[in-house]
Amino acid sequence: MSHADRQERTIDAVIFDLDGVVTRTARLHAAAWKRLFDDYLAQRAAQRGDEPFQPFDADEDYRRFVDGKPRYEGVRSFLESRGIALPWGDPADPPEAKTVCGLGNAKNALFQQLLASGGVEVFESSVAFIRALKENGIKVALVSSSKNTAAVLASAGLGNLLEVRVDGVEAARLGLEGKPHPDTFLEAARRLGVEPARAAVVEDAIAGVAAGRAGNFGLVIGVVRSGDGTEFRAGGADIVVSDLKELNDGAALWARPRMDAAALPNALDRAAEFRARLARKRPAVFLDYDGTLTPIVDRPELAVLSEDMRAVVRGLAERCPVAIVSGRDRADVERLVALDGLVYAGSHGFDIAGPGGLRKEHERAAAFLPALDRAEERLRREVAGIDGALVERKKFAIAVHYRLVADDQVARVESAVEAVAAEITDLRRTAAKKVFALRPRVDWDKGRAVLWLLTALGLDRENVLPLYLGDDDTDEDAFAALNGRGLGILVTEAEHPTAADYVLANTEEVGRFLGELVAILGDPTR
Ligand SMILES: O=P(O)(O)OC[C@H]1O[C@H](O[C@H]2O[C@H](CO)[C@@H](O)[C@H](O)[C@H]2O)[C@H](O)[C@@H](O)[C@@H]1O
Repeated sequence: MSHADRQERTIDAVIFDLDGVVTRTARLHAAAWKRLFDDYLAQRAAQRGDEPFQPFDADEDYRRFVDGKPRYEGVRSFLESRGIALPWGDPADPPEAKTVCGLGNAKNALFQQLLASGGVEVFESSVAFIRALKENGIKVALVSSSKNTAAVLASAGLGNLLEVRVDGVEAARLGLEGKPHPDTFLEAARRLGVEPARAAVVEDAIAGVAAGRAGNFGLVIGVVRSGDGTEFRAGGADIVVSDLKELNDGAALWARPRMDAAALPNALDRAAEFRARLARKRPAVFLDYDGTLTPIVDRPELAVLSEDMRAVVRGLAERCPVAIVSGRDRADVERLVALDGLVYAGSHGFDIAGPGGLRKEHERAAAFLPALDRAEERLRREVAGIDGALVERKKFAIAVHYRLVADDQVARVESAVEAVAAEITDLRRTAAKKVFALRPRVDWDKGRAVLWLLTALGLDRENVLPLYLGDDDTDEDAFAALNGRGLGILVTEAEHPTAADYVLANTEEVGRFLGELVAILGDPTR
């Protein structure tokens, strides 16, 4: 079955893995392991007197020796790394027993205490996605090998979110094989009353992706929070995302299944198609700036428009309406493009100005200025000590860039942004290329701005073909808004779920494509 066949089929249900997909439980596990091993190692050092106490490293030791392994195997593996061999013992051993099972049981008791006291962090975008699916009549279920699933969900306040569950307790009761075997997912599909071919699996582990593939599920979505996802695609994932927000809300995803960019035609190969469409209609062209008109570079101020690109955009603007729709501050993008006669929409469409006195600041935007000022001040303080982190204030948004931040420090940037977003709830957090952003919590985006512009400019007419070119997640809102009304062109060379209709590989191809449009439109004076 081809990927395209699978995309066209309706998905009736989505089955989610828990840890790493819905909850960030790994941190809690790491903390429990650290308490267990630090107590044990400190006692051992004090008793023996011949070896220094060397604590458990909650990042490195966790990742290398215990992450993803069954509990007792994790104990054995870490102790072995320190040259310590304990008797295996018995699963019924009390937590005080100095056996592998005893330490494993102590870890589980600590994990449950942490759950009860601290609670579980939740991936809010995943919860929003699940809610949107449910609102759109898509069935949902949870599959996890954890025997603590019920406690984790209760602690996260998600007890009622996923009513159909096949967890570690159920798997043991029914004698089901764990991932990479598909048994637990198949059982969840059976309980939902859905054919696996009409269900999607969402997983952050290779073994889970393999299980989805082995069970012949209709769609396998890999969640790879850092890394490029190559291994996941090779392992059978149809789509790889770094966060479920990339699929927007479920409504958009399932109402109009997104295609993988790799399956879309290149707009330059379809010049004849554009020529035919534009024989009957005039275009209105909407252009994103970074990554579309200029290549992505290390720092925002280095993204300078080339003279060639400026010339082709000028040529186009002489022939049809052209708008620049950017996440940047409007004044900044106007200065960078430096062409008269264009419409400029900045701050993701919250701030619009154009020829003939066209002006719109979203009617609610100004009310968010105090919150944005406070957030900016907090963010500057929070990331001041992180090398390479850059805070960019736009009138109605704030970007925190981490392109120049060392990989092992990016989580600090993200935590800082999350903390500020948690405190200043008038703002919502979004993410794009190596940047986190805080924007007013208002239902407004580039897509809404484009639709507003079509009306305001009198272009909402049958004989106008809106074209939108963009490279980033924020441009997906515009592609979706123009669905059935215009055409979206995604600038990418990567595999990427998208609502666009065509792709262009890079900014050089964008320049050539805009040149084609200029040629199709012909002499502006005639
Ligand atoms: O909507 P756009 O016009 O594409 O603006 C999106 C963001 O672009 C800029 O950041 C991105 O480009 C930088 C320069 O190439 C790059 O260093 C950064 O990593 C990218 O995220 C801009 O600085 C942001 O304000 C825009 O929101």
